[in-house]
Amino acid sequence: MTAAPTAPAAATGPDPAPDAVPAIELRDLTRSFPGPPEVQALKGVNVSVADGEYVAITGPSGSGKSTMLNILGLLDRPTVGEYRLGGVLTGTLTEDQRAAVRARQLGFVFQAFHLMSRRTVLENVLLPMLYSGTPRAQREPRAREALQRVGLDHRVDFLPGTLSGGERQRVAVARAVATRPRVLLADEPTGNLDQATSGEIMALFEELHADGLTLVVITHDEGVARRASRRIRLADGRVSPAA
Ligand SMILES: Nc1ncnc2c1ncn2[C@@H]1O[C@H](COP(=O)(O)OP(=O)(O)OP(=O)(O)O)[C@@H](O)[C@H]1O
Repeated sequence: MTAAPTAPAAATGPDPAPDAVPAIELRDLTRSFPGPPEVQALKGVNVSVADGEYVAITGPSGSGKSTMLNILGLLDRPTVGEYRLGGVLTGTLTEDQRAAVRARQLGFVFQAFHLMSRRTVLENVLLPMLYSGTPRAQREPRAREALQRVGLDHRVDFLPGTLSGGERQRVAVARAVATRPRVLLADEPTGNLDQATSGEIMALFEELHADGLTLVVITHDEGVARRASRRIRLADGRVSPAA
């Protein structure tokens, strides 16, 4: 892993914060599943994540974490309320527009890696760039750069099945960042990893954060949550005040 943290961009005005557009903004967001019985998985949630923030979402089983991540990932829509991504209201976008925004602005890392087993490491990292609008000539250099970034440039021609769990997750991180997303969404990224390997993934997230990427990580793991710069606690579909 080659850490190349850069300082956040210097402020250009005396007080840029009030005008800064948040990376993510949820306003009075509710998600109900009709049932019966109807379940309100999220109940009037308000959340703002600044550009470049590293946020952990925690909460007990059933508190609404996956529901929130599905909405943040444009994989689901709220029943009521607004979700703005980079200031853009997502509720009015068509499905095609949402798919385009997802491919260009969001990167995903999952607990179970979700790599394509018959494709090489390099091919796995190349694939999302087909959909993200990355110019053809830039795809392979960017994929190789991302793999170098996660310390796997010596594994580009391997199949995922020949890699360790930690290496697979590093491929998944490379795949997620190769498209240069605005926000990285991770769902229990260390759930299938031992403690030492989890630490490697967390160190990688910290490097990406230092480079200015916005990260939102769902986790059950206290150790992982502590590494984020802010924690959002969900309880029964609501954001609970910080302890
Ligand atoms: N498609 C669905 N239909 C009906 N109810 C649902 C659906 N998806 C989620 N729920 C309900 O919404 C609530 C929140 O679920 P969610 O999966 O978001 O919780 P979670 O915090 O991610 O839980 P876990 O940590 O166990 O993954 C739960 O009561 C769940 O049963």
